[in-house]
Amino acid sequence: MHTRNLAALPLTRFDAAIIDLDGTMVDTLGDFVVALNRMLDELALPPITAEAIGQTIGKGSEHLIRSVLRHVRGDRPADAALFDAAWPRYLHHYLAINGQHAPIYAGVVEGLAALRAHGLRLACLTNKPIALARPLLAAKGLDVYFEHLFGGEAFERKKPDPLPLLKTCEALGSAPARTLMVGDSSNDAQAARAAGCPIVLVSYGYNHGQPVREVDADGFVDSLAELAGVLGSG
Ligand SMILES: O=C(O)COP(=O)(O)O
Ligand SMILES: [Mg+2]
Repeated sequence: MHTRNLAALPLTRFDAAIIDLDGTMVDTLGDFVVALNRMLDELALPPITAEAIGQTIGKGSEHLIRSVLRHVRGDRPADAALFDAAWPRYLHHYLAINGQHAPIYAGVVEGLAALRAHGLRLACLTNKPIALARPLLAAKGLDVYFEHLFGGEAFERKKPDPLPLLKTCEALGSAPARTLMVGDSSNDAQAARAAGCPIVLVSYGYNHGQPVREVDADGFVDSLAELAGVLGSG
């Protein structure tokens, strides 16, 4: 466990936890690479690398598609017609392969089980569209841990806005200060700080191409299984 002040945050004071999906529980980069490149191929546009995609994941599919179209078109933003052509093709191709190139990170099942065993209520909050997030969680057998699952269009604004976290706390019946956010990026951390939720980041996800340890967070873990140690010590 690499912590800043996590010792001051024994999880026994938490009633609930909100867990991010992409880059935190499931390594979805492989799915994004296949779906986006099939979309680009259909639009007769050049392919994009995994590295470029990895820097763009986390702010929802609309942002992702716009960034990818701009990137492969030599920095020319997509007009409405191109975006409207891309969006349904992206969803179609993603749904066809959802989860096939996306392993669960080591320690996720242990970590979720430990949080549940300590009586925390869990919600999954992702910027991914619900149409993709729901079948992905189910395919990975992770849906059983969560009382709530909210996708990118569930609320008026997405993370890094605090609104989705505040609404998820409401759904969980848990005050923000007693609700731990676990994510992989500055997107999650900014939302958590603004909502008043303590925030722990995983060291292995997608942080927009920036070193995750430079993000303002309460602690960092290399595996969700490490959360169990903190729970036990509380
Ligand atoms: O941008 C996405 O589609 C996924 O984002 P997440 O990290 O909030 O799950
Ligand atoms: Mg994420």
